Amino acid sequence: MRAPLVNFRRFQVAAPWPLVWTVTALFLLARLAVALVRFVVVAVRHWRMVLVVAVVLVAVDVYRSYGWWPHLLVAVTVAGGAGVWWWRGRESLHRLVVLRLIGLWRRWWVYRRQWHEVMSLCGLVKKYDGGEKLPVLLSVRCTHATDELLVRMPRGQNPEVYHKAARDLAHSFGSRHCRVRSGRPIAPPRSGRLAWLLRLVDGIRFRDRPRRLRLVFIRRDPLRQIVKPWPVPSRPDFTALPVGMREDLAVYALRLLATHVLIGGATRMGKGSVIWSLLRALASGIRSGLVRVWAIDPKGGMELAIGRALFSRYVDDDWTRMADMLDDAVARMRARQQVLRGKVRVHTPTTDEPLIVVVIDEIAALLAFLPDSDLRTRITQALGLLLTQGAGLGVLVVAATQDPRKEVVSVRDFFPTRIALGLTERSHVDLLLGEGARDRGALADQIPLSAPGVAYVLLDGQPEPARVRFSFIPDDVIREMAATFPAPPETQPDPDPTPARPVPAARNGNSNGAGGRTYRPSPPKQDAPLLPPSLLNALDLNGTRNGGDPR
Ligand SMILES: Nc1ncnc2c1ncn2[C@@H]1O[C@H](COP(=O)(O)OP(=O)(O)OP(=O)(O)O)[C@@H](O)[C@H]1O
Repeated sequence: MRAPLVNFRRFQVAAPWPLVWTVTALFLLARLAVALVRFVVVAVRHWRMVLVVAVVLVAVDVYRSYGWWPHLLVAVTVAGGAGVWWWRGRESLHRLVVLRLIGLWRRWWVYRRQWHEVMSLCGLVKKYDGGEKLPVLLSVRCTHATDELLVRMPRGQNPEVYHKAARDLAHSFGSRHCRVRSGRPIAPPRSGRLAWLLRLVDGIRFRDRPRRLRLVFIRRDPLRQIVKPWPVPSRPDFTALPVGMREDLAVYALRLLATHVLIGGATRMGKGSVIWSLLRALASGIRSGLVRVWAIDPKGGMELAIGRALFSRYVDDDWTRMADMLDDAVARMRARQQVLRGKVRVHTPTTDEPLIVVVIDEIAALLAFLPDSDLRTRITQALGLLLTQGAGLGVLVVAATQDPRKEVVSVRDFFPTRIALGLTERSHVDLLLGEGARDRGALADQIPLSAPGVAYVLLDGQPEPARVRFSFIPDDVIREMAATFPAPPETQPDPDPTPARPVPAARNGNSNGAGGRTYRPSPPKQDAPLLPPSLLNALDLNGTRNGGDPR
């Protein structure tokens, strides 16, 4: 047979048969190898389906050989085993079997079946080269309350598109809420002998994949029910204080390490429950003296007086004493600054140098509505100093307000941690949680009056706000807490034991009109910390309200 002619550029070359066969064989081998790899990838990805198919084939074979009775035996054994498992460890049965089966079912019936249609109608499909590029549904994981969908975005999209479509997606898949989580997955902490190996695996499993995001559909809203108080931890972990519950039924743990907390919420929306939940989580530290709570209740003790024994210092009736307390906190902070300077950057609480938490129930009463302008200025300055320098020195401020506008809470921007309970105004959400927080799903203005204690918060590593509900601590539990975890008497001497001498306020910039000290930024004392310019603008040095930007 003549050798075949092969086109090479403009020439026709005669190719010998052995060469043609070799090239063809290599080509077929390469195709076979690719097909095999693809088969293995699909089998690994859908290993559950492979398992089901294998079981069905074996079952059919067994039926042909032995009839029904082996199946009956297996069914009775499985049912018995499941019964014993349910009896001994219901939680693990749910987690490992029931929720996985529900996940498989919902993936196929609810999500896969309608995926193309919903993605198209919600505007998440991209057109390219005459075809369509859909988001890819990679997995569905169910918890008792949520369905968590892992999705790979098509090229040309970012999570912002999904934030905008979140409500459409929720209603399309028959849910009320859809949360978009686009943060990097966080690997669990590992310990033990094999920790190094697990960390290596986690490094691959939890690597950053910016094209992936999670859509969390709330199937059953667990936050409609009141959250019971968590047990008091035997030693408070300041990085994770249990204070409430998240939508996915996980414990919501607040990080109170080197941060100040601002709680915003309309009246009767549960600001008190945030404060009491936090105090409950700190209670054992309060009893041991590791934590000192200094409380200010400008509402005449209506909120905090009931737990008086928990507080090392407490004022609810005298504005001047409130200002004095804040000045003392500043003095304590500056004393610490002298000791710690050049040694550590973050203070570690001990019983000798405890964590001081200044709790203020209604901060707007001190900053905006206090009639005495001198006292107001003095309080604003003390708070400004605490907020700008106290976090690393273990002097923290936890304050609640009904109105987060800057003209009311001039020091708002110095609170790194914010909590948005039910708010009256749409615009207040972004003021509290940061620009764009409402667009990313923090609908705090839509929290109904019937849901006090429900709030939006920012979790570590997640750009999208999460919805949580704080534990409700009834009055009798607060009384019991106060009786069981009373604060020991203060051992630290008063930082400024000199008796207060009244100095006329108008003529002396460093007095407050009531004998207390005022940290006036100008003229600066030697070593005195200066206020940042943004706070200087917010101060009401002339006794008139700051009429600047209300944001
Ligand atoms: N976490 C919660 N779970 C359920 N109900 C709560 C919760 N927190 C508060 N409540 C209910 O809401 C009512 C008002 O709560 P709370 O006094 O804490 O609100 P507030 O925002 O501090 O009000 P105010 O602005 O008057 O100080 C409480 O009496 C309680 O019945």
